Amino acid sequence: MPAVDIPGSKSITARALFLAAAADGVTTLVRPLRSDDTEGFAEGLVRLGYRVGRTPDTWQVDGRPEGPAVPEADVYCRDGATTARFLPALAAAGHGTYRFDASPQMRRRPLLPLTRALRDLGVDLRHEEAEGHHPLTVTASGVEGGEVTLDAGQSSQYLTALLLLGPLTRTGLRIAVTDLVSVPYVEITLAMMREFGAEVRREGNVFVVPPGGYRATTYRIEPDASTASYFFAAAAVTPGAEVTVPGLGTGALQGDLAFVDVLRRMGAQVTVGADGTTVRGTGELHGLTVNMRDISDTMPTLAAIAPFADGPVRIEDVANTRVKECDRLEACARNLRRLGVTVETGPDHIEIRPGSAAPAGTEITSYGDHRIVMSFAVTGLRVPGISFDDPGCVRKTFPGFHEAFAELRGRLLR
Ligand SMILES: O=C(O)C1=C[C@@H](OP(=O)(O)O)[C@@H](O)[C@H](O)C1
Ligand SMILES: C=C(OP(=O)(O)O)C(=O)O
Repeated sequence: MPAVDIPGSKSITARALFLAAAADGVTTLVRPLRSDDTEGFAEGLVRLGYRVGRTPDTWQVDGRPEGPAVPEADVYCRDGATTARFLPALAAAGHGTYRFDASPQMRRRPLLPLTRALRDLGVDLRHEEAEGHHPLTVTASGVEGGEVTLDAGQSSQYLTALLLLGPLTRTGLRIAVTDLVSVPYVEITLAMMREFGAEVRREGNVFVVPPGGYRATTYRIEPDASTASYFFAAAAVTPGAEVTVPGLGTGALQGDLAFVDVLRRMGAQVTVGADGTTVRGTGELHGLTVNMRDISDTMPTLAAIAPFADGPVRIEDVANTRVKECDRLEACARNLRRLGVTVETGPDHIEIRPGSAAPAGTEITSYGDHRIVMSFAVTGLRVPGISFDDPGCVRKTFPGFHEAFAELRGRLLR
């Protein structure tokens, strides 16, 4: 039963860094994710004057409830949307002039609902080029608090940024949400805010966050459930193969672990225990229709194994995957067609119709998107001759992916 050691969760590491920076003491993060996104987040904190001590297995952050330690900073958020969306909210609670920029890929991604909400709360925030995109400058003088309306139909990260800011405001926040995707990510935010001593409650569509700041703690980061999806999928497409991911079990915070329920519906054998999750390939892989609004980071994983199903695989309600690292619906469709698979897409869905001919190996176009590469690496377990134009883009969340996947492949196909 191969156990796979999956690196820490990107989403939990990013939130833990924010919470640690805002807390009233020294926080230790145990097993944080070390990848381009999270190292970019930590470097952003350092730019803002926070002390972040890093050893391979633990990161220590000196919290500053009063906000950034420097009056001016230039922060480069790289490709990370958590960095690009959460750090301007942290900076807003301080006092100074903070400029944020990001990679060309991240500059293209939207954040207008968040920057509008911050402005509605009185934050002086200016976009340098396009409205609602990086680069932007926050001239911060603390946030009073109050009520704000937010459309989080394109990204839940807008809501997470405001929720994290809530306890740092003078009077607290009431956030009325008109639309919301990726709900389980908001649940991670709420759970972690409570772990760091904040109060927060939900009254229907309104999130209520009283003032009061955060308390430093020691926080252990669980393995990344979205990363685990490639390893679970590898087991599901390999008859008789079994993959166990320790540390991701019934108590896991991350909604993306529900990807194993999709694999179970398709015919894989799945056991979710207290200490970990095991997927076993049975040789069956049924077609299905599935709504992935809550777990859309795993849409490419499913799309990439869909050619091996015994019927059509239709993935619905994933419009916001078009504004991720790339337009993921189109990226999946184009690559699948190049493999010789019939695919249809609409504004918010993709349908993959496996044919009688086996998919043919090809070079996968990565579109600079780590998830496209990691997903089609799973296809490569069954289709010889798959390669990537930009294999290195996995550095965003899992720099060691290719080595780890090659090792698993060796064990599964032995
Ligand atoms: O809050 C987070 O950590 C994340 C939320 C999700 O984004 P959206 O809310 O934009 O779907 C997810 O896709 C992303 O990888 C991480
Ligand atoms: C969408 C993703 O990342 P980001 O945090 O940049 O939105 C992702 O990791 O799939």
